[in-house]
Amino acid sequence: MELQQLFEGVPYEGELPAADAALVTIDSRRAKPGAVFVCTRGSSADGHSFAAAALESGAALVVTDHRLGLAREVVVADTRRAYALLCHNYFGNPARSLKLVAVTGTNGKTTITYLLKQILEKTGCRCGLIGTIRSEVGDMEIPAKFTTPEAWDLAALFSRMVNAGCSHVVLEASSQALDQLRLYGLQFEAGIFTNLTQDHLDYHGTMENYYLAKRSLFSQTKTAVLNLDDPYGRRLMDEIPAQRVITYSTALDRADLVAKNLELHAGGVRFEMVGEGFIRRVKFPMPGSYSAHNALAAAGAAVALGVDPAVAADALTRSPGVRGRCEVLYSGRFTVICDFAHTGDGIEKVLAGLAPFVQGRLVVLFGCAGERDARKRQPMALAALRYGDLIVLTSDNPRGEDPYHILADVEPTLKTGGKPYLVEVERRRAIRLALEQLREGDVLVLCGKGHEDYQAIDGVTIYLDEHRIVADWLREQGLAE
Ligand SMILES: CC(=O)N[C@H]1[C@@H](OP(=O)(O)OP(=O)(O)OC[C@H]2O[C@@H](n3ccc(=O)[nH]c3=O)[C@H](O)[C@@H]2O)O[C@H](CO)[C@@H](O)[C@@H]1O[C@H](C)C(=O)N[C@@H](C)C(=O)N[C@H](CCC(=O)O)C(=O)O
Ligand SMILES: Nc1ncnc2c1ncn2[C@@H]1O[C@H](COP(=O)(O)OP(=O)(O)OP(=O)(O)O)[C@@H](O)[C@H]1O
Ligand SMILES: N[C@H](CCC[C@H](N)C(=O)O)C(=O)O
Ligand SMILES: [Mg+2]
Repeated sequence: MELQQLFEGVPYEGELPAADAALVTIDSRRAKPGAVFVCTRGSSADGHSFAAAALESGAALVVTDHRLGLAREVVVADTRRAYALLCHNYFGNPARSLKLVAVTGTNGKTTITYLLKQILEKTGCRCGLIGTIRSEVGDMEIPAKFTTPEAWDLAALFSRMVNAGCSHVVLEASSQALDQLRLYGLQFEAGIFTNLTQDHLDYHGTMENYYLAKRSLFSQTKTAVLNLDDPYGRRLMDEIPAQRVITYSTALDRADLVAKNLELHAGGVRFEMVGEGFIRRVKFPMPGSYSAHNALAAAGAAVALGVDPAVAADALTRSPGVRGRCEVLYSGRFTVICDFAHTGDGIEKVLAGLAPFVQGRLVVLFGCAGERDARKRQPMALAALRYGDLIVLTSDNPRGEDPYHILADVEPTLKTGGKPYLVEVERRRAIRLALEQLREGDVLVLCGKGHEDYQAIDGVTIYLDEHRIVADWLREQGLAE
């Protein structure tokens, strides 16, 4: 594509060379002949300092936010914005042919994207999905590097989705992505807000900044689907620009979509989904009142897209659930559940959903990740203490941090909790240790890694799939084939 065409709708100062673009990138290490290198600032480096190197590697052009005096450069007001627009231009703006829905909030995004996809596909349309577990384009599954990809990868995915005949896309909008404008320039038919609780303060610094990053999504949405039971959801209602709003709640009649007569069961929730002019019975197969919120959020967005509430209720009732989200790995004399709870609120919610139905003990295995918000470690331990009868403390993804230091950070909280606990740094061994403790009627919840089939330790990624570890152990015990 000619540079002139690539810059359509992107204001710049300077001369565009008469050349073709073969790639738009913010990483100089990917620069090659035909590349357009866009300089962005990060937490440890300023892309502008790699502009000359990119040209030496053959880049056709560098895009900067101030004059660097280089041979082939143009200046734009905001390089991250320009980067997003250039990426979508390069792929011919495939997003314009798609109805996009974004889900934001601390917890529930992945779950809701899957639920919404399940609902939309019941109406006969093809729906792409982009999120933490992977991207899905028709029958193709593409591994995910980020929850919300950079603009180049997003535009490439949209292009594949259009080619695969998708009419809709549901995607997760992480707070980092919103802050880094990875979604800039996109227009969403609907944006869903789930909740805001403590996470990512290592990145955002304060809850206020974290909230503001989430709020920014709603300047790009036609309909906002908001959780009225969350204080930040109520705040959003007052602060976002005038647009269509659909609210949901399990408690407040004034919400547009209400879960009435909510019944909590061991295997899921039942409620009447009440909206303007309709009441539909929903039997949703994931437990905990938070599951009713997730189901309502997905239904709210579906209704915003014109889906019949009866179809939404039916799809939710038939939902196969979501991998690694309160997923039952074994149910017999005792129960083993694999979940992705990795925040204080997530652990609290999943355990609160299960606790009333546990006949024996609730055994909780968790660890805190390295190079992620260390301030959520104590809330995670407190949530485990609140509901767990026995706790097994282990590692999550330590990444570059010393796993023993992370344990030492968490253990003092467990020590003061008055509940029995075991500590085993190696996660595979810890899972087996937890399984060995199980007695009749006990429920073991493995928190934090859900769908992940790896563990990131000290710069390497090792294979670790909890589904497999549990299956192997059950087989050894003669409890499974
Ligand atoms: C904390 C964070 O979000 N970091 C992102 C950030 O990196 P950074 O700020 O460290 O970048 P930097 O190293 O300072 O470099 C600045 C710029 O110079 C460029 N550069 C750098 C070196 C060089 O030689 N040449 C060069 O061009 C870099 O490509 C970058 O564009 O900008 C990079 C380029 O956009 C991202 O790859 C990187 O994501 C890192 C890998 C990351 O782990 N992000 C995670 C935390 C993240 O975004 N997670 C959320 C999900 C969280 C959730 O679901 O809860 C996600 O959406 O996945
Ligand atoms: N609505 C909710 N409120 C609180 N906790 C929830 C909610 N939904 C799910 N959870 C908990 O959070 C965990 C993660 O859920 P999910 O993967 O759907 O969230 P996410 O927002 O996509 O997370 P991430 O930011 O890591 O991508 C679940 O396994 C569950 O323990
Ligand atoms: N998308 C989230 C996933 C957290 C999962 C947990 N296993 C961890 O490694 O922290 C993050 O990157 O913060
Ligand atoms: Mg997710």
